[in-house]
Amino acid sequence: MKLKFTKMHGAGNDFIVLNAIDQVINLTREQYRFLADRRYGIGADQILLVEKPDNPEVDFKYRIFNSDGGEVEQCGNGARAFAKFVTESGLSRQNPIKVETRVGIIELHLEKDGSVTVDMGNPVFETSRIPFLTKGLTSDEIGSDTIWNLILDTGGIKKSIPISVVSMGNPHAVQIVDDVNRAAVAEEGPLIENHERFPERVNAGFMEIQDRHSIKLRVYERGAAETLACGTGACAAVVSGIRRKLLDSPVTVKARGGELKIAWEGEGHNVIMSGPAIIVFNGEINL
Ligand SMILES: N[C@@H](CCC[C@H](N)C(=O)O)C(=O)O
Repeated sequence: MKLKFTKMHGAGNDFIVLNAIDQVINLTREQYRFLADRRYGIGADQILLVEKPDNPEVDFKYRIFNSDGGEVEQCGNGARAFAKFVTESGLSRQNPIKVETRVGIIELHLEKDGSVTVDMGNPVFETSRIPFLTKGLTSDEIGSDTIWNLILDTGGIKKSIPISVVSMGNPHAVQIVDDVNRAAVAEEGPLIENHERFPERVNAGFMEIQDRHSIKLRVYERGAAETLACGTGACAAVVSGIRRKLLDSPVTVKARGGELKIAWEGEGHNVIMSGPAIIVFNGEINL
């Protein structure tokens, strides 16, 4: 079976985009893993599937698979890539574009400078909706945020990590570090991702605050390990920084692969994300 694909990235977070409107796509978890494999396949952090919508009020449906083959709810950089893909491939002439995801409808605006702005919806803080199990865990209130003392077992040594938890449709645990380049992302990332208190696993963010309008961020992603940028991770980090009264909207998020702009006016408001979406090449692969 031959599959047409487009390779894209958003601030270095890379994607394989599959048009499931003009070709029949019904892949197994192993096939998604194969496509994402950087040695034996094409290579990507996530695979995005563009489909016809179930809901007649929107233009498309898009689905997201991590490089481990698991389907997930939301992807911020992927949403921008999706908007660029449907426009450049001639599937859409709309602007804004409304798209159905597993966690609801999001709206995407193509900007004149080639960037894409996405209304990412309302952040969710209720721990049961992350989901995050808090029984017996201590916490502190800072501003309007709750900081949980998550206990990590680092090779027999117990370490308490202060984290905020936020859902942007997908789960995030955000911690503040002094120097993001020296943060223990590779060591702590997988321990946080697979911590028993996160029954659906979690994306682990490491944020260095530079000033009230700028942060540096690295994210160890659920199902994809550390990526060069994470859109929903950027939204979660900024929301947590604003709630802790350390940041003011808008905030420039400097990831290793590029910059994103995040705006959030506080509780009850939607998070607005802007950033790049780049087509790298088109191809065909034998499955
Ligand atoms: N890279 C993404 C997030 C992709 C999904 C995430 N790994 C998860 O499992 O929730 C982004 O840009 O938001």
